[in-house]
Amino acid sequence: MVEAKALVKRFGSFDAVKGIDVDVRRGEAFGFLGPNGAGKSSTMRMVACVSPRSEGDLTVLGMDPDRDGPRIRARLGVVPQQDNLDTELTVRQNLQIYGRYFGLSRAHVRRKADELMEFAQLTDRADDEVESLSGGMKRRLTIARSLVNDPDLLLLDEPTTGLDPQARHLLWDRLFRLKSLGVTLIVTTHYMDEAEQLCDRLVVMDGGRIVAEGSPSQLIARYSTREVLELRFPPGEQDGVVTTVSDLGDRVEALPDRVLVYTGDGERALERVHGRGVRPLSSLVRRSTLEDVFLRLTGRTLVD
Ligand SMILES: Nc1ncnc2c1ncn2[C@@H]1O[C@H](COP(=O)(O)OP(=O)(O)OP(=O)(O)O)[C@@H](O)[C@H]1O
Repeated sequence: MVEAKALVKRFGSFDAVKGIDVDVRRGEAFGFLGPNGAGKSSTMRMVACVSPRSEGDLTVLGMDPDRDGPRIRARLGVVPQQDNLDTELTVRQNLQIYGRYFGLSRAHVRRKADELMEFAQLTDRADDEVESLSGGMKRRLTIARSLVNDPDLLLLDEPTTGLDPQARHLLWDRLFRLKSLGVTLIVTTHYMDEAEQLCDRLVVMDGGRIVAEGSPSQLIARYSTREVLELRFPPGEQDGVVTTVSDLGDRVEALPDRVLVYTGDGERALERVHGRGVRPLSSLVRRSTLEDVFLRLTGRTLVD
């Protein structure tokens, strides 16, 4: 669906995307995971045919964005980072007007709007102005709107940024549904849980480069351990114990507010810590996540 080779996006003398290779297959949910400024949006905008590439090869739906931009865009759905709905119009009007942009007939657009409101669970808000919707509802409407032309490929730039957990889960549920209907999804996110929930495969980006690629479970198996022991200490005491904890044989990362011990068995690691007379304020054993993968690869956390 999308193939990029040595793809570069340059702004003046700054390379925001520094030669990436990507291959997105039909029917999969593919993710770009990385912190702010990693180059995810710049990549998405090239795929969406709204920003020309600076160097490299790019094929979207088998076509060249430089030559076939309008034909590609007609088969894409795009959910931008910021909702750009018409807030003074109703939910239904937003869908119908957008449908008319694609040259769809009035009758078709009317039917489609009903179907999409059902999909986005907004039927009971059909005649309300967008202004009055919650953030999660607006996001669902933006997604519904992007589906008005029955796209083959849906591009979602940070789909759940700024939403509360319940709204995020409802949105993920809708995206799963789309995937099960065979729509190919490309998602950018800086939330590791979003990437883990949604993506069959993903690339981890940092500073305009791809630093790893695989399924969430492959990445975790390759770059992390089964479990992580998180230790928190009273203010000022952490530095004094890091060397002792590091001596116990597991890989240790000291973050400003906690110490992470990468291990196959968190409870046993905690016993070893206690055995050295180290008494943390609190301890937590959890499974590894993509956040741990990112930390391993870059030495930094995804979200500050
Ligand atoms: N139009 C532009 N002109 C100059 N620099 C830009 C432009 N757009 C993006 N950049 C820079 O390119 C880099 C990558 O930005 P990009 O928006 O692609 O990152 P991102 O991973 O999507 O992050 P975010 O989540 O903040 O959008 C950043 O350093 C950004 O400041």
